[in-house]
Amino acid sequence: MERQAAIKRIEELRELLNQYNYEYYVLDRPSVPDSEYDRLMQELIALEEQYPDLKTKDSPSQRVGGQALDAFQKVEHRTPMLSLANAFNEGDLRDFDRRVRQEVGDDVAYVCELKIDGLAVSVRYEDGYFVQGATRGDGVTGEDITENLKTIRSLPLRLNEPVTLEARGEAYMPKASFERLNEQRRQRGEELFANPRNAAAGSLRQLDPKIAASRHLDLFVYGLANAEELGIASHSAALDYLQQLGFKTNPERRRCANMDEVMQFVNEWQEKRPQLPYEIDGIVIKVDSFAQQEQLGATAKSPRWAIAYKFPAEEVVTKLIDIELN
Ligand SMILES: NC(=O)c1cnc(OC2CCCC2)nc1N
Repeated sequence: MERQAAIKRIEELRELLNQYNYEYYVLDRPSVPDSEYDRLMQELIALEEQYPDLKTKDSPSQRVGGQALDAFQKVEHRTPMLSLANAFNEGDLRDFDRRVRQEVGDDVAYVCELKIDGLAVSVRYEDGYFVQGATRGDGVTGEDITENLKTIRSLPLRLNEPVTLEARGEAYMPKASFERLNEQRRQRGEELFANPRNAAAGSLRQLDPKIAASRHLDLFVYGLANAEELGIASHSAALDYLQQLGFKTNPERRRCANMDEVMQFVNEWQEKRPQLPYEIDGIVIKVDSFAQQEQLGATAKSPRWAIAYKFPAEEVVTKLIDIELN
């Protein structure tokens, strides 16, 4: 194909492949069969081979990077990645609620989210293009895992708007991918991963992006590090905005007017947890208003405007009971 036609066709293929990728991995609602996606991808790869200068960093063909790295570079987070304080029962949550109301008054709303049991990561975009991804590390310095995060199909390589932002999220391994991976390792006589969280951590720490790509990781985005700069007033508005940009956000979130509604959500998901296709280890409760978050501030490690309600580790107890009884 001659150059002008190739430029046009490559652009068409990119649009199509990014759209199909979004439908499949973010909406979980593919509109074309895998065979059609693969055929178009092969055509794009062939055209980019023919005209290498036409390859761009956001091309869908660039998700699984080149050679393995020797080591991960360090990354300084522009805003620290805080960690959550824990609540273990309703009393702890009521204490949290009381402290919040003492500071900001009674007109407070919370956002409840499922606490995905994976790895916290930060992803930076410039003018809408994915430029860098990093682990939380110690909250100030993390490791550059950009190449591995690019292999996560639900991570957009280019946003629906040319914005510059830093999003935070949880990279995780779906239960099905975890079972499949451990089955493979069992057959190879390799050591098994204890749980999906460890498997996700081990996969993101792979220096070879091809191995990371083979682990079928996924990512839920749950926050914006520079929301105020973007003129967004609340956490729920930030999540809606992230979704509009093309990120995968968790659909099970709920805005709660008080702690009774929060407890309802907590109890509901303690029951429904086994039905989820990914592991959660609790519920995250956040003050919705950014102005009130600002007022509450943070300790050196954790925000005062959020808390994690941890589910009791029932599966371990169940297993112990099984062993005892059977
Ligand atoms: N594992 C999760 O699903 C999760 C973790 N953290 C947060 O928010 C923290 C981040 C910094 C302050 C609030 N939200 C989440 N959904």
